Amino acid sequence: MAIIEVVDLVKSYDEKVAVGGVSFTVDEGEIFGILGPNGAGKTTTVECVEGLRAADSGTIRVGGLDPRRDRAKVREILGAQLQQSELPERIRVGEALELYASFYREPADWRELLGLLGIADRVDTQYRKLSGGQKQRVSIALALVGRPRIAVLDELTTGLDPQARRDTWSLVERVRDSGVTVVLVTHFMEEAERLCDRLALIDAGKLVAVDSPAGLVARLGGEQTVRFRPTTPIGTELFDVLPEVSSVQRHGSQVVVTGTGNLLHAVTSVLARNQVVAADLRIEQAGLDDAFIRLTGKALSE
Ligand SMILES: Nc1ncnc2c1ncn2[C@@H]1O[C@H](COP(=O)(O)OP(=O)(O)OP(=O)(O)O)[C@@H](O)[C@H]1O
Repeated sequence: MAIIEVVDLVKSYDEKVAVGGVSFTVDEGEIFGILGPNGAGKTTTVECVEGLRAADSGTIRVGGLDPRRDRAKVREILGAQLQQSELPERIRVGEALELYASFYREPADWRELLGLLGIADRVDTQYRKLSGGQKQRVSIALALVGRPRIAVLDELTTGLDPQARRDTWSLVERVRDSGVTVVLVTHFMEEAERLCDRLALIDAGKLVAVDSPAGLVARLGGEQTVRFRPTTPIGTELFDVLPEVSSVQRHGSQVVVTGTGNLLHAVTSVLARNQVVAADLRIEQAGLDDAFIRLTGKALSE
């Protein structure tokens, strides 16, 4: 069942169209990603959903409520992650949680929340003394302290090192597993692919596609690449004639064969027939980044 509905959302800043008619729904209990390059309109979209910005036109419903007209009620069910700069440097973690908990009638037990997030020992630490990963955990705790049905997390892992990023992903999965719907704004492909049940791809204020990561990749028709280094010379024309193969290239000593179907079997059969041993043989499936390029005509630079 849809917990968020966005229909034909349009939002401009002066002359600049930030969001040019975007529609999607978010189902209860899923991690829904909004993925796109910088300036695509992701933050503007979620700020309209949160009721922080008024749309120029279109309809938004959050748990059946209008986020502008029913702002107080929407705040009860939707927890938004704070931007890092929005907390005073010297506030202690426990004080910040206590303050935010006081905004709600039935807040979560914030000590338990800190425990779940693995920062229970930081209660008395000043915000400015936390590491990047710990600050992110605090911002997640603040988003969850009102026991929201929906948590909106915007650029959650930007600036984190790879380990802290992976830890944060596990946390987000735990939040979802506890029954909270998660809307995740990101420009990291890997994050979107790993975490999201479904994704909205947004580019230049327009919705390009909404699908599961696997569904987006499947639109490429199961394209794969086989790479190897032949230990004795072999002509690329032997692969070119195979029905599974769409292209063959040499990159130095490496041969790169792209195609569909049972590509690996087709390639290794040719190698065996010609008694050529292949070193460093690898197969790669197309990923979300390939799908993004196919759908938008450009790469999502990270
Ligand atoms: N307050 C504002 N005033 C004027 N223009 C704005 C404002 N906020 C955003 N924009 C512009 O609107 C467009 C969409 O911005 P938005 O922040 O929604 O994109 P985004 O996809 O979230 O990008 P990023 O990942 O960089 O935050 C951009 O061209 C941006 O420059």
